Amino acid sequence: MVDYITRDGVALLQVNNPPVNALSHNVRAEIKNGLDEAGQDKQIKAIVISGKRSFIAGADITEFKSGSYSEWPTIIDLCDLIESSGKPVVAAIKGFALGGGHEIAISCHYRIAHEKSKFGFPEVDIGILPAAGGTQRFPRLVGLEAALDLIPSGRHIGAAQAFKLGIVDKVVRGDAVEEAVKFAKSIAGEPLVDRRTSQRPVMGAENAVSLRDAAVKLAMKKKKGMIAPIHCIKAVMGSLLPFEQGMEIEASEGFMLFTSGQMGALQYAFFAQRAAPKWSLPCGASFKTVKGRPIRNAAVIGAGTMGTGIAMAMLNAGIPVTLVEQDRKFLDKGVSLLKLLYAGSVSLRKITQDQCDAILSKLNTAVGYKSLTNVDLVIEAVYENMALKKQIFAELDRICPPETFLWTNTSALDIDEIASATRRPDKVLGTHFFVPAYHMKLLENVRGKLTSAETVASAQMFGTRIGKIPVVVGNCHGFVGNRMLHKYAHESDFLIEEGCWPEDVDMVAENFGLPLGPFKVRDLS
Ligand SMILES: CC(C)(COP(=O)(O)OP(=O)(O)OC[C@H]1O[C@@H](n2cnc3c(N)ncnc32)[C@H](O)[C@@H]1OP(=O)(O)O)[C@@H](O)C(=O)NCCC(=O)NCCSC(=O)CC(=O)CCCCCCCCCCCCC(=O)O
Ligand SMILES: NC(=O)C1=CN([C@@H]2O[C@H](COP(=O)(O)OP(=O)(O)OC[C@H]3O[C@@H](n4cnc5c(N)ncnc54)[C@H](O)[C@@H]3O)[C@@H](O)[C@H]2O)C=CC1
Repeated sequence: MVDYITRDGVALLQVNNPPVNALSHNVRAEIKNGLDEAGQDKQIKAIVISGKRSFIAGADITEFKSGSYSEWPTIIDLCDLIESSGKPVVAAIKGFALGGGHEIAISCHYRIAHEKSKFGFPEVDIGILPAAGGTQRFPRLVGLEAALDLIPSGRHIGAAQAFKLGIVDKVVRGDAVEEAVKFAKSIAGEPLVDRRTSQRPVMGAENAVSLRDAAVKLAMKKKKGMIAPIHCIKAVMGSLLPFEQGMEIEASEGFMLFTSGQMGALQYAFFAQRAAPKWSLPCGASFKTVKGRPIRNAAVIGAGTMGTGIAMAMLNAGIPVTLVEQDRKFLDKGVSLLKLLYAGSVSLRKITQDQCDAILSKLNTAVGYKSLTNVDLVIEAVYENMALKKQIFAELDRICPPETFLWTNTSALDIDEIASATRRPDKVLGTHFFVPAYHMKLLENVRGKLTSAETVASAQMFGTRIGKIPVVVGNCHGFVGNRMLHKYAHESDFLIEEGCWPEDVDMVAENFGLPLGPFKVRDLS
């Protein structure tokens, strides 16, 4: 799990624990053994820690449930051992340095990073804090302001920004490991005192109160209902005390999170989100055995609320889209809405005007279906009316090439009945997006009786490509999402009947952490 390689006086400890080099117990034990061996070997003058393929994505999240995260050596022990090593330790970072991986990196005396590497403390999003000294060393490395930005937000940053903040000492284009080995040889024997992060003062301490208040305000706005950001902030503020006292604060703030229900729920969600896109069919086909067909271009029928949102989701992923309407007036309305949404993204600086122009250059429009003779995929998003949908599917079946997928965004109608209007029921499937379709992550891929495994695989691959979490569901009234939403909507309605105002119900749901309350969602739909 950790390869020990010697190179001309340098010991290279290379973590090899696929898929993401998580710091499972065995990995921690082997890193410790490697550090001991390198420390005792007189021929070794410096140590490099790296990861095969990528650096280290943090603690092994499964161990928070099993409890082995706290078995010796913990990540805290490793960080202390690395920092106190008498021989210089250099982190060679490519790919991700996240969470506990980032904590290991900032405990090293130097960091060499590939230009495409990423850094972050995503702990907050799984209900915990960087509990291996991250809340204490990081402010000492980058200052209080940057630490109060990056730890409670969990935001990832790239190598260039990491260099600007002082996280990394050198950014390289070539092989980070080779560069780090070369660098390690060049600094062997130099004093390490000022390279030990825990010994440094925290910059920005004079503005501590205003920085803390701003961080709390932002966390309450951006991470509503979550307790971890506030504990992260309290722990970071502990860095203003001597290191050992700060570590005690980190441990007590961490303890409250490690014993919270939110930690369990968020970590369940982490694994559930990754399990959801995996699928298998009763015939035995699964994501392991069937490859999907890539979508090179697509059409969307209906430029209303959902059609424009679906078109936008595809355009954002670089897929050329033809937006089709029944008449010019509705088409113009849909295209204006799309342009307005993109102009909003430009004014919010989410994209540049050039990017906006490039995206919109991939949008074509049409009235009627005659031009759809060369598309890989059509997604229908017209009114929720079975007769209309069947008529459109029959016509598309006549016009589109036989291999074109014909998918429908119906909220609740029977996929098999829609498919029966075509001669290709194997290529018909429900792609149920949620409003606003360009933003919401969930995509239900509804499998009909005759939908083929290739169609399911293609829809799942398509969902991932456009940035969704695609989930295969069965064909029944309302599928899964809407059956759940119906209960939620009923309870919200009962509250109105009992005398609440819609805005009160929305406020409670939003304070709980939902981005929009149930009545605001209905206004959007
Ligand atoms: C890394 C990623 C960005 C990669 O993304 P991508 O390529 O898209 O792959 P994914 O599909 O996301 O993942 C692939 C595969 O890997 C699995 N996986 C990913 N990350 C982890 C992980 N960290 N652990 C385990 N498994 C992981 C994922 O489930 C997939 O599996 P598959 O579905 O089976 O294929 C992306 O994966 C990502 O963002 N990962 C998460 C990164 C993260 O959150 N890192 C932080 C982890 S938490 C951490 O590091 C904690 C710490 O800093 C401190 C620990 C402190 C320990 C303290 C010692 C204890 C002392 C005692 C305290 C006493 C308290 C008490 O009383 O209890
Ligand atoms: N609005 C929502 O929140 C959600 C809606 N859906 C489903 O998505 C579908 C579309 O819903 P909305 O976008 O809300 O409807 P909408 O009323 O906003 O838009 C429908 C569009 O289809 C166009 N249209 C009608 N007949 C057409 C035809 N023959 N050819 C081309 N265009 C035609 C209309 O002119 C209109 O612009 C429905 O099946 C709905 O159930 C699914 C998820 C969420």
